[in-house]
This record gives sequence, C-alpha cells and structure tokens, in this order.
Amino acid sequence: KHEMAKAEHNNVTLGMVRDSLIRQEDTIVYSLIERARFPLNPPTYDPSYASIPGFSGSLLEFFVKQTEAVQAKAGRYDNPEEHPFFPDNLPPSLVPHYKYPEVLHPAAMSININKLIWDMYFNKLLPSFVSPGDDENYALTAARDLECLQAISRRIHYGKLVAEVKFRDERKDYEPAIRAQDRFTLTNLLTFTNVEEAVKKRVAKKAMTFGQEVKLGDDGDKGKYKVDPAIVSGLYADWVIPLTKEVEIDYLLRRLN
Ligand SMILES: O=C(O)C(=O)C[C@]1(C(=O)O)C=C[C@@H](O)C=C1
Repeated sequence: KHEMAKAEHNNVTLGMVRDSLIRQEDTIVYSLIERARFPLNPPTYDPSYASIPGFSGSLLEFFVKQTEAVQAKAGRYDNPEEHPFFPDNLPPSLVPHYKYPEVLHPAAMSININKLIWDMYFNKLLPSFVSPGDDENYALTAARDLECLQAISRRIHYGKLVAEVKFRDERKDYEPAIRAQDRFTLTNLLTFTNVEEAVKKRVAKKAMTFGQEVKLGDDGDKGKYKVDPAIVSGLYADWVIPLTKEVEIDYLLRRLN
C-alpha cells in the first residue's frame, strides 16, 4: 500500500497541480462573493467592541482562534495543504492520524506565510471589495472572512507542491541555483508569464460568470457583478500569484537541506 502511495505521488505532474489551482479559483471567487454580501462591518475587527470574557482581541480574532482550535482537534492541520493563521498554542489532533503521502521535502513544514496573507487581506483586499457600512452581522462577517482567508492561504501554500514538481522535472536546472541560494535565477526558472496571464483572465471571467444576477427572461442586469471582476484579477496579479511564487522560492531554497 505504501509503495502504491509512493508511485502515485511520484507521478504528480505540473498539469495536475495546475488543475488543482484552477479548481481552487472557484472556491476563492465564491468566498469573495459571499463576503461581499456584507458591508465592511468595522466592529468585527475592533478589540474594544468584542469585550469577550477571558479574551483580549477582536471578535474576528476570537472566531478564528476558536475555529482553528476545533479544526486542529479534528485533524485539519495534519494535512500538509492546510496552514493555521495562529499556529501557536493550537491543541493537538484528537483523531487517528491519517498518513498523508510524503510528497514534499520536510522543510516544507517550516513555511507558513499566513501573517502576510492576513495583513494583505485586511489592509488591502477587504476594503477594496466590500461596501463601507455596518449591518451588525458581525458573526457571519467573521465566518466569511475566515473562509476567504483559508481559501487564499491554501492556494498560496500550494506553491510548495508546484515547486516540488518543477524541481523534479528540471532538477539539473534548479540544483545549481538552489546551491547558490540565487533567488533571481529561481524566479526566472519558475515563472511562466503566459500561464500567469491566463490565470488573471480566467479569474476575471469566473467573477463575471459566478457573480452575475441570474434572471429568467432577458432583463438581466448586464455588467453588474457581485464582486468586481477587475478586483479579483487584481488580487491575483498583486497578491495571490506573487505570494505563490514567494512560497515556491522559500521552498526551493530549502529543497536540498
Ligand atoms: O503554474 C505555475 O507554474 C505556477 O507556478 C503558479 C503560478 C500562479 O501563481 O498562478 C505562479 C508562477 C508562474 O509564473 C505561473 C503561475
């Protein structure tokens, strides 16, 4: 059984990894649409609003920490594709350990850029795609934020697997650059501008398709979307793709350790 798992993971191709990234676009676009149903709802993020007994921080932080604790107990973070936003003091998994195939170099475990993703999401992205205002749906707002964060984080950290597959395919090119710890050459090796362009176009199209008002008859609101397609492709251009590449490089730099 173990040999089979090994054979399977050795056969992971760049095409398969990219198919997963494409599939994850759906999740990201939908999660943004769901968050955009609510206005900004600033008290969600205001530590002085929450005043939860025994907890200092915002309602959002409370929600994320508590949710991550439950999910850690249920085994979520045993999965190498999942990365917590608050990794310190997480309770251990209480469920039987599932033996995920060991595809990645062990150094992958030390890479978690969720702090950066968190800051990007709350400081840059969120204010750009929700309306200002307050409808007092703070608990739902926090839940929607976490779904966006988890979907974006999973996609960006998928860069570890992307990098592993590229390394295996072109070991001879990657090894010297890794030994020299040469970020510039690594960036050139792993960049496919045509793929990036296609990703940006596709996510804009998905935002148009998933975010249109569906009406019977032909009186639909043409050109009105639940989340602005330009913002979705901007998110990918400015953050998702660059941070995926950052994860790829962080991983490759450690790949021969
Ligand atoms: O598909 C790849 O080869 C990736 O590395 C992923 C990705 C992306 O984030 O979408 C990043 C870098 C490449 O230039 C192209 C696309």
